[in-house]
Amino acid sequence: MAPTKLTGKHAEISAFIDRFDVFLFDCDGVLWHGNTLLHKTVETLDMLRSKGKQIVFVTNNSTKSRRAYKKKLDGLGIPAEVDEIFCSAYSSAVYIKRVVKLPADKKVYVIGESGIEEELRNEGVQYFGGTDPEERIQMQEEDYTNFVPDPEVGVVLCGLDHYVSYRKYAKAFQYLQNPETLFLATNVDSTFPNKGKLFPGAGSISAPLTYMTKRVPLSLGKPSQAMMDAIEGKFQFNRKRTCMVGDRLNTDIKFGVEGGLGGTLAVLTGVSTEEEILSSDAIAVPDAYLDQLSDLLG
Ligand SMILES: O=C(O)[C@H](O)[C@H](O)COP(=O)(O)O
Ligand SMILES: [Mg+2]
Repeated sequence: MAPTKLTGKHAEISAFIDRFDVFLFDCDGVLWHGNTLLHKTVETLDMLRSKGKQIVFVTNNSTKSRRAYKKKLDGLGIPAEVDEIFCSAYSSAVYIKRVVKLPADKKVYVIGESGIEEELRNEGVQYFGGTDPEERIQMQEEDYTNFVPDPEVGVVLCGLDHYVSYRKYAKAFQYLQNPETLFLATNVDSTFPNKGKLFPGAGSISAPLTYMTKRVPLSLGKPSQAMMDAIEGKFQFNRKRTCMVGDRLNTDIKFGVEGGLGGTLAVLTGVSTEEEILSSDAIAVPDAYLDQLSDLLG
């Protein structure tokens, strides 16, 4: 069924809102671009909270931990508890600890930023790489000798990394020669929306490793239903009374549709365009869409 464009008429908007008790909110491209809040984001979330709606933040952006996202949300005037935040760094750390059950003598090689490191520490999982200054140097001659597969490396975990380098790829490539070493990604979004433009996403950071190793990472972010099950486990919500709000069809909307949620709502302030949403081969079709989140204020 073609998605409905909600045009801001009050009756239509409140009828849509009244269908749900819980709203799962994507962040990049919906609430903000980088550190810039989008139009009337705070007022819109306040309105939903004033109607007694539960709000959960569900982001694929692995550069921050849940604690760091709470700090960002607080700083932007959006009240939130750490428990109301699910980020791909957290779902990855939980997967490695509680599903993979990585032995204590094994470690994770991280291509990514502090969000991943903090959530791995919270789960008591050993890691290296990541933001270590040692990682932010050019390839050295001796590296060609020293970089070898390492049986202690149980996982190569890749997320959005603004400091990715040939040297990091060279190291990860050696580790992934060992078929016992798992190849995981926090998320595989090809692009990242910021300042009204698109930039390379986490998926574009892990893609070169797939090209060189022919191995495809298991992604722990949206649309992975492992994340949905974790959120449902926490909030015991009724999926039929829950709506996923996002800017990207192949992560956010697919996440909600495959999760059997009562509704999905797309906004046009991020990655997916109206044309993509309306196209007959859209990878996932939202129930409704808006030009921007604040149109929910009607
Ligand atoms: O490249 C990325 O990691 C994504 O573009 C970014 O993280 C998306 O975050 P979200 O829209 O899920 O908040
Ligand atoms: Mg987004």
